[in-house]
Amino acid sequence: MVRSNTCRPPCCCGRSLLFAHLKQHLLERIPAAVWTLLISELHSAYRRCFLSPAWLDHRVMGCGNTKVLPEASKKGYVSVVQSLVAFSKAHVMMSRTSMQRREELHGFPPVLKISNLHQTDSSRYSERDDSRTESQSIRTSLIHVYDIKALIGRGSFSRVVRVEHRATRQPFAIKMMEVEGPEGREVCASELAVLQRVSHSHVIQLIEVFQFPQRVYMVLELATGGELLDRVVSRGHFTERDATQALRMVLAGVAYLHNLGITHRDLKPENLLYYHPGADSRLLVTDFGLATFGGTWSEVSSGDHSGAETWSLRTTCGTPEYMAPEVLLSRPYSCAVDMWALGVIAYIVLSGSMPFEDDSRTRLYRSIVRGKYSFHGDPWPSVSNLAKDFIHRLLPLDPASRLSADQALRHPWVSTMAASSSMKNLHRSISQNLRQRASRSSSRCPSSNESSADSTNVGLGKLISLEGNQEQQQGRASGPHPARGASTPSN
Ligand SMILES: Nc1ncnc2c1ncn2[C@@H]1O[C@H](COP(=O)(O)OP(=O)(O)OP(=O)(O)O)[C@@H](O)[C@H]1O
Repeated sequence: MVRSNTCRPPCCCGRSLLFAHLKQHLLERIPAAVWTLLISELHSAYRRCFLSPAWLDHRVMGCGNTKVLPEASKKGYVSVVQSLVAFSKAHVMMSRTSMQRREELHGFPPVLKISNLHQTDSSRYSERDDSRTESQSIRTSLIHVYDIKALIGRGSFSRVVRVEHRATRQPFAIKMMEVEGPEGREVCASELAVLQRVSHSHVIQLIEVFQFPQRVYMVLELATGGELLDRVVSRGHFTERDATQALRMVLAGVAYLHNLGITHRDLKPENLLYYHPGADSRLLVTDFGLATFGGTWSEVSSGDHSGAETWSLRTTCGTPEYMAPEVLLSRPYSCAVDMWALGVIAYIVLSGSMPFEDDSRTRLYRSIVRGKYSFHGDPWPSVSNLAKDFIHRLLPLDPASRLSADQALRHPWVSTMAASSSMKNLHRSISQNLRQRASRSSSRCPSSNESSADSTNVGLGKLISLEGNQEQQQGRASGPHPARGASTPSN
């Protein structure tokens, strides 16, 4: 039987039969308007990806990061790509209506687009000209859609800019992340893996993603209300009731994350942003660069501490002052580490001072693993016992004894919004303590070795050997102390 390339259906040619089938059953059923829409989308996607001159060619990165990062894996670029591929699948699976329904449910501001992925194939770049070509693609794809207004912040691997959507004039934030190095890549992959799955009124919302071989651009809802502690200071009046209002919002966001099996691992006041400057603003949990899946609360409360399956997280990471003792001791840990950090945050919000603080990292870690903190000094004599009880229940050394986020929301101090506490204005002492602390830390050199992640590791090494000796001496069963470095599983 001879197969002709020019034959018309119906005929013997399989390809023609397929076309005939498509035409009859698919093409003719799709209205012309949908085709027009599809073609215009394809056209604008093409323009976004392939036309361009240069934009935002900054080599990013701030200095003086005090965060302890997980060991970067050797997986390389693929980890980001995998996240993004998963992300695009999630996008395809999420219909506009279901997204809108979720927005209504959680009171999100209307967003222009459903979460979206714009991916540029790295194979299109040669090693020599990749940087220039990339910045050209960036200009086309991003600048075409968003008008860049101002730089609003810097992270260790990122810059955050305020942008305006050209068509709708809606403001957004774009977090630009360098993904060339393994650490930036890991942080970006973690952040995307989590952000693509979350949708809650107290968690920052991802809108869309632009991906290039060297940089990833996350379009996020814009939080313009400032950080938690800045607002405490700027209010001029702050009571326990105000503290419970803020903590309730954070707890709601954290309970949502924990119920999804997500552990944030870097909760601190700087990562809690108000959505707008008004008094009724939502407070948002942001910065998911260290977030991970695993260590859910049901696993914690089962009391089975026997193995890595229940206490599945082991990577030592976080911001030193907020790190839970089990993290510092390199023991398997769970989402209870976030509850410890919330205890530290509650302490700071009520007093402007830190429960654990020391210029020496080793001494700081030692006081954390001993759970040594006090309610001495102003304004603690004016703070209710119920508020102190709330903090005590978030800062026990034993993670299984800590309140879960859901339990914390039901603690009488929080659930009654400090109704039985005095309504004393704590503002003066809080801002005084915060000011003192700020001047102390500015007098220290931010790029000193003491504040670097490396020195943190040295401090941890000393601490771990110290605790190991103590445990041996006391004859206690010691938890696993995996060596830091390549052998530490990275979750
Ligand atoms: N969606 C947003 N809206 C407004 N500001 C934001 C938003 N996301 C981040 N920022 C601000 O941008 C700055 C950098 O944020 P980013 O999350 O990149 O850094 P970071 O992770 O806090 O820094 P590091 O990596 O050192 O921990 C912060 O000051 C933060 O307040």
